[in-house]
Amino acid sequence: MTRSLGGAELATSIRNDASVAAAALAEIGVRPKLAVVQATDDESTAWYVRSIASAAKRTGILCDIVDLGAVASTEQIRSTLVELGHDPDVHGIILQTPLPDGTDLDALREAINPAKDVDGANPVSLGRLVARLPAFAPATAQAVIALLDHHGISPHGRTAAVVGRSTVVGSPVAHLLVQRNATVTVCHRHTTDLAAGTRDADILVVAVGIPGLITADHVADGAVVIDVGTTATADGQLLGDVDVAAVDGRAGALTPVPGGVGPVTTALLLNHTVDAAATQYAQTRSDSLLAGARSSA
Ligand SMILES: Nc1nc(=O)c2c([nH]1)NC[C@@H]1CN(c3ccc(C(=O)N[C@@H](CCC(=O)O)C(=O)O)cc3)C=[N+]21
Repeated sequence: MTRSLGGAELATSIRNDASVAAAALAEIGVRPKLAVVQATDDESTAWYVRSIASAAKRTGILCDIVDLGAVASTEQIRSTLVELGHDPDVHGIILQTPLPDGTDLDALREAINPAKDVDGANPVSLGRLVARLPAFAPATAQAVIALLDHHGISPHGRTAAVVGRSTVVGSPVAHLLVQRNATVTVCHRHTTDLAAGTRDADILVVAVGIPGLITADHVADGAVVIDVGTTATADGQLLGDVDVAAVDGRAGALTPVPGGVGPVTTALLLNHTVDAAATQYAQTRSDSLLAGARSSA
């Protein structure tokens, strides 16, 4: 029997915490606001953006969707990010990937104000994460760890395999698993024998975006499989990277798609936005108190 590791319950509890904190901020006149910048007509991104917007609304967080269109230039996106970084009413910024062909994603990541970098995309955030300093982790990577915790699965002393090495999921999740004392193998598009890298792992995390990539041959008997893939099909279905029928009965546990990592990701992003709003409010207050003290001295 393969146990289903659902994310709905955890997502609800994270959202409840965020909405209590958002209400407390509203009492002192702060309305947490998340800006979502997108420059794509990719359907799975549209799916994600819709779920962010509706979850934000339910949580008492404002959400501005800044859609620059699928032909936006690096410079257009960069100046939008810089502007949002300076806007005192915006507390969190997420830049959706993918971006138009030819845009310089690395340059754009650096244009996100680290204080507002609620999806941990800026190299400053990623560097702090690797250095084990406080930082916003990419919400999806953190959601993987939060789901394991929620279901009582400890990475400590286990072997883990991560398929995918993106800066938004694969790489940070591998680091977080090492920080939780797992022994981690990272596989990616240049791995010649994928199954050899994954089939002995106690915990298998897949974040690639190729539906059905992971079959029974890739999975150890009883392994915990976390499916991060979310590919939207033309007929409106959302597909993970795991061939569910093939691994059923072999995996010990598997996250469903939809209803697994996705809702937890969205909830954590909102949670980060509320945290960012509180931190920025405290910073503004202390700046103005200091300025007042100086001018009267
Ligand atoms: N910078 C960046 N960070 C991302 O994290 C990122 C991104 N770009 N680009 C697009 C992908 C896609 N993605 C999803 C997250 C949650 C759901 C999700 O919540 N799905 C629900 C279903 C949603 C619904 O039913 O409306 C579920 O799995 O149950 C889907 C997709 C994050 N991405």
